[in-house]
Amino acid sequence: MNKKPIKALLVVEDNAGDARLLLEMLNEGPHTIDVTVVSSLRDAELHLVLHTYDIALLDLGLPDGNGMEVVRRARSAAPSLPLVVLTGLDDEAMAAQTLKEGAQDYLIKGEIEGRGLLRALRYAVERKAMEESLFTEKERAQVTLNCIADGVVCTDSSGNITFLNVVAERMTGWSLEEASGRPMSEVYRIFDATTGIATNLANPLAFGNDGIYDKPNSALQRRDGIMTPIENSISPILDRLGCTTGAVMVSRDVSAARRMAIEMIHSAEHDFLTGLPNRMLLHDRVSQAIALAIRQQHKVALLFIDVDGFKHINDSLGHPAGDKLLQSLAHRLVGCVRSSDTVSRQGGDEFVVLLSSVRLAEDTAVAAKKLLAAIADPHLVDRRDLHVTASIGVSVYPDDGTDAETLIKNADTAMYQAKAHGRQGYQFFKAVMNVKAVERQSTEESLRSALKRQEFHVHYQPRVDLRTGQIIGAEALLRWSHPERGNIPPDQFIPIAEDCGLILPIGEWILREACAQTQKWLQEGLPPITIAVNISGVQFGNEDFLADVFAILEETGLDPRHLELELTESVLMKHAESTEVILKTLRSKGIQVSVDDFGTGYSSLSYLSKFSLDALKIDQSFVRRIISSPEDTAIVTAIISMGRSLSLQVVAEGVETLEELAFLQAHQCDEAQGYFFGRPSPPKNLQICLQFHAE
Ligand SMILES: Nc1nc2c(ncn2[C@@H]2O[C@@H]3COP(=O)(O)O[C@H]4[C@@H](O)[C@H](n5cnc6c(=O)[nH]c(N)nc65)O[C@@H]4COP(=O)(O)O[C@H]3[C@H]2O)c(=O)[nH]1
Repeated sequence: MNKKPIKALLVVEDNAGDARLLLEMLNEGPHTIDVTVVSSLRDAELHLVLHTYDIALLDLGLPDGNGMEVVRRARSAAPSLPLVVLTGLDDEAMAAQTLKEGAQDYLIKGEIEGRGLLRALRYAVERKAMEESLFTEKERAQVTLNCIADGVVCTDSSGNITFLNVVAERMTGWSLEEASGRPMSEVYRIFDATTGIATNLANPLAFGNDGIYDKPNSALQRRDGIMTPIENSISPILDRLGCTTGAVMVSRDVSAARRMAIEMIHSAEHDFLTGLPNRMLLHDRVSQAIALAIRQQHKVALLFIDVDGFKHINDSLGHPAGDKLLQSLAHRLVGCVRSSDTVSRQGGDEFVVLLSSVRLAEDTAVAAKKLLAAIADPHLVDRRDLHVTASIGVSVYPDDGTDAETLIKNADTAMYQAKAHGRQGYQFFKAVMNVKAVERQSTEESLRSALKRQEFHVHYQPRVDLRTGQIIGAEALLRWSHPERGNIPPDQFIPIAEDCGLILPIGEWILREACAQTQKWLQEGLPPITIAVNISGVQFGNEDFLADVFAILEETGLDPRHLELELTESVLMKHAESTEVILKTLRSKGIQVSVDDFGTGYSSLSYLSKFSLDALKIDQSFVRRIISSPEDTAIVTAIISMGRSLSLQVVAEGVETLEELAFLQAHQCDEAQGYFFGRPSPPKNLQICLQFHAE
């Protein structure tokens, strides 16, 4: 508040007597006031423009102007100067009017006395200062409200609009002018964004005096119908006594934030590559489907899909091609199921399909076949047709589990079984599979410590030249004596060792062991033999493979010509591009290479002629039926002649009987191996056989 004393006063009075009277009264006070007296409106205007005054005392009846005109002209000459009007008793109504024109007060001549005059002048100065500061304050508030990014709406105590800032005008589509006086509910139409139900804002004050109303997930409908998601709060305006005189509503346009939140939720629940629901969302959907199935008495099926050989495509064609293949697969799978079902990506090349309402478990088989067929259709990726197959494991609620986790786990287990039964197939979960899964887990754990605990050893099975009957070689076969489970056949643990990578140290160990043993026999003067060692695909695909083989030969001192590596057809084909180079390198050092289990895989002439090989080992399943099955007889004779035409040694595996031997000899098979000549046995036994032959 302005409390500074009045120092300069302009008196505008044409009546000399009145002017003198005023001067006398003004001189009565303790302060000296510099008083200038002028007698016309014109002079007053000049003084107001040229000099600075603290206040002016204006007579309304001047020779060159009167009444309201006096106030107006004085105001325009000095807009911020406080004005006090002097008037006669009969002109009081007019004087009162001047207050509306900007005068701070009026005094009635004849009723003025010294102290009252000074007090009136001081109050007028204070009132003017207050008005100015209020005006500035209001201006500042107005500018602030128009600058903020939120919409601000004010109402009176009846809920009618009194103010909209610029943002609120834009958000509602109403101008302040149009909206003023209209009910809030007409201008500010708020809805629940989820339910679409209008929020009743007829009387925003109903939200309580102290209450701040803030309803989440609201949307504001603009005048043209467009909806804007908003965050909204309403606060009451209270007077000094705490009574509500209106309300202020502040609304923030949260379109961008809500869009981002929706995107974030989406990306947390979806796989970025395929856009399919991820593991987390699948879990939710399965739980929901189970809840519904309980009420509606139906079944739920989960199909766990693993793409066969995807890694190979990724490795050979690169990740971008692998990604496109996954996208194509995702698209196909979605196309196979109903919109109420869920196709999710678990990661890598694994997908899970949730069939949310299944009448009979068998219906799932139809879906599985459809999915397998869709996957097997060629996928056009980078102008290349890619062919893949898949294995599917199926679990059904409630038969195979009553919660999402168990159902997913059991479908996964069934998928492994499907894979084990050959590609492009599906398997329903059976409880026994869990037993197998547990067994597998325990085998893997024991395998980890088997090398260290020296639980492995090598058995040797002789290989015989069918023309001379001499032992010319032996196959080294791995044996595992498990401390609790006894001897575990290699078929049961080698696939597990391959899966968990343990085959690398184990394979290295048996190669070293077999080479060292053979070298020992050679040094002992026993007849020279070739030792055949099985090489797993994992070893063959390992970048250190060649270096490891050569290092072991170097270390054990075995001449490479006494070593033969057995590789299956599938291993040769899987690494087709690098196979040729590796085989050439091995053979250039004198190491021999044979194709194991020949006849069970591709058995194609083209790869046989392409690769650098020494021998074909006819799979024992054909040898077993040479006599009984004309088809197998034909296969074995074909293999023998194929081998001969390609100058490859042909070795028959699994020869058990004299008849089999006679047949093979009659068809000029080169070599044979099998129980008929000797079972795989500890090194000592082979040593005795070799000694016996030598003598
Ligand atoms: N019924 C019958 N069976 C005969 C006869 N002659 C030999 N066998 C068996 O046939 C399998 C031949 O080995 P494979 O085809 O390389 O098949 C091997 C090979 O694939 C794998 N394996 C064995 N040792 C190793 C190894 O050191 N490394 C790798 N990677 N795999 C190995 O395990 C498979 C099975 O090995 P084993 O159980 O030792 O079984 C051996 C052998 O004991 C016969 O006359 N009748």
